[in-house]
Amino acid sequence: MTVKVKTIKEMQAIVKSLKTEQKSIGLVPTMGALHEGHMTLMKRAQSENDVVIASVFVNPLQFGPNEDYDDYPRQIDQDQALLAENGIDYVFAPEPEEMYPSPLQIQMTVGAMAQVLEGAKRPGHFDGVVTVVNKLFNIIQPDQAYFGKKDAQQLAIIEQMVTEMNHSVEIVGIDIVREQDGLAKSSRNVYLTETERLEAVALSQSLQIAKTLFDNGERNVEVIESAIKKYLTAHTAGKIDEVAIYSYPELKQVEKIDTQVFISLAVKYSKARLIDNIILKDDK
Ligand SMILES: Nc1ncnc2c1ncn2[C@@H]1O[C@H](COP(=O)(O)OP(=O)(O)OP(=O)(O)O)[C@@H](O)[C@H]1O
Ligand SMILES: CC(C)(CO)[C@@H](O)C(=O)[O-]
Ligand code: BAL
Repeated sequence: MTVKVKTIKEMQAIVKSLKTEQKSIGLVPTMGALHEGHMTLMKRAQSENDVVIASVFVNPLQFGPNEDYDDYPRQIDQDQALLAENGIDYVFAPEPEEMYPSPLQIQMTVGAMAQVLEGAKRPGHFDGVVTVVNKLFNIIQPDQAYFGKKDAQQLAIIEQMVTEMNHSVEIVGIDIVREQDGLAKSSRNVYLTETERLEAVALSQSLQIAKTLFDNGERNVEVIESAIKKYLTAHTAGKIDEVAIYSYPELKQVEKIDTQVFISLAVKYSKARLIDNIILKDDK
């Protein structure tokens, strides 16, 4: 059984008794509409902690005014059933009024790391993410918290927040979980039409082309970016919103690949904006 917890007070009381029993706590923050990607994070959390708490909260602070906050898939009963099937102990699922009873007087802001890539495309997004994750860490006080590399910029920013704000949690990054054809699993994939779903495989395929170029010695950013754009243009009608190569986890622009980097993609379909990425490291 997965116990659903709706209030902060109740969650804090549970955490207090778990701490008294010296149980280690793994936290998996999500926005719900759970899929196998999320469940991979949950399983890893189970293998490393006595108790796992999943949070399901569609955080209004991280959505821009023209984004899909209202439409974002919400299916808490289905999510709770899936969590129960997988033996997850608790789901913390507060309403927005519980997390934000009145407009916040105090909010966190992210510096240069949020001025690029997803942060540049979605102004204020990462301020909203770190604010809610900070609240979740304070409420749940996890020993370990699990985040997917699908949101690689988010993972880097949260690691930085933990360092700068002196949280004692250990952040664990989990590799991207993909559909059989390579499409990164995402709650937003439900927005794709049938044709778009077939074409969306082009994102991961274009990253594989980039990886092959890199493995064959190519280090020029422009050459790799333009190979990706060419592939995407030829294989999907989705509109390219971002193809960029940045150092990872520093998130600085590079001209030549001589450090660990990640290639970040965003492609817009009629209703879905899909992201994907690959981390490339020179082992030589
Ligand atoms: N395919 C995946 N592989 C690995 N981690 C994932 C995957 N999909 C989501 N996650 C991780 O799960 C956590 C919760 O993500 P979230 O609830 O936003 O799901 P999502 O599928 O990424 O949704 P969306 O596509 O709407 O952003 C995040 O840390 C995210 O990186
Ligand atoms: C980390 C998170 C749950 C914060 O709302 C969200 O950004 C997400 O699902 O990746
Ligand atoms: N997984 C990232 C959350 C968002 O797109 O708002």
